[in-house]
Amino acid sequence: MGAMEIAGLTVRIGNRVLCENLSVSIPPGEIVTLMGPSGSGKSTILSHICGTLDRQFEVSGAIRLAGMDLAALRPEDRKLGILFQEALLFPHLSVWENLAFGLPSGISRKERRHRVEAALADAELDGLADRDPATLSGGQKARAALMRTLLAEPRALLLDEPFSRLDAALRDKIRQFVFDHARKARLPTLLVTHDIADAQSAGGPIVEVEVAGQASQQS
Ligand SMILES: Nc1ncnc2c1ncn2[C@@H]1O[C@H](COP(=O)(O)OP(=O)(O)OP(=O)(O)O)[C@@H](O)[C@H]1O
Repeated sequence: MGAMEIAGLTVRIGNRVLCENLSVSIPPGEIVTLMGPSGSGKSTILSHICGTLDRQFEVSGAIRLAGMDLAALRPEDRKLGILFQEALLFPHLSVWENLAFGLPSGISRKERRHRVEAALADAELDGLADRDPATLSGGQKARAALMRTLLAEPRALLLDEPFSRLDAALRDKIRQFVFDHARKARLPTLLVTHDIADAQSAGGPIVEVEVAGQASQQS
């Protein structure tokens, strides 16, 4: 797995600067946290990395993954894993089918079954394979969403406040689970959060993004 680099990223909308000259390097297996108040542009930065940012934003600078400029790849070819506040599981598919959905095409049925079953066991979801995702608890949904994302073999992981809807008791457990898997898979990981406890628990550098502008790598 290669590093993700954000190099001199500036994002503007109209006459507002959302992010100015942001440079961050995320080695494989490291979690960098982007922190900042609401409206400072954190989700906008993630959208730009994914290639889903509206064209009315003006962007300069580069995002590289394993040395390759992501701008050269169509959004659907970037192979990025993303987790949102809501665990976005397909409601019409079972838990098993949700996980299998992430798998790369071209693998045998036997291998599919093996990978999904191993992921279900890893996330302590075995026994829930046939369930409708709506019947899962918040923690089970979060673990299922992570497993589906990892089964797709992403080259980097983007986390957009994925713990903010979880209650305090569950939150610490789930974030350790997500961070441990990100490190184990050697994924460069970018976490967006308001919560200093999330950032501290990620254990990597914290980048502060301020409203209307400046960003700097702190540690
Ligand atoms: N289409 C748009 N036109 C104009 N301004 C926009 C547009 N989309 C977003 N913005 C502005 O860009 C700013 C950054 O939004 P963004 O959602 O990236 O912030 P954020 O730091 O992720 O906030 P939050 O923590 O609340 O999710 C906001 O002030 C928002 O109002």
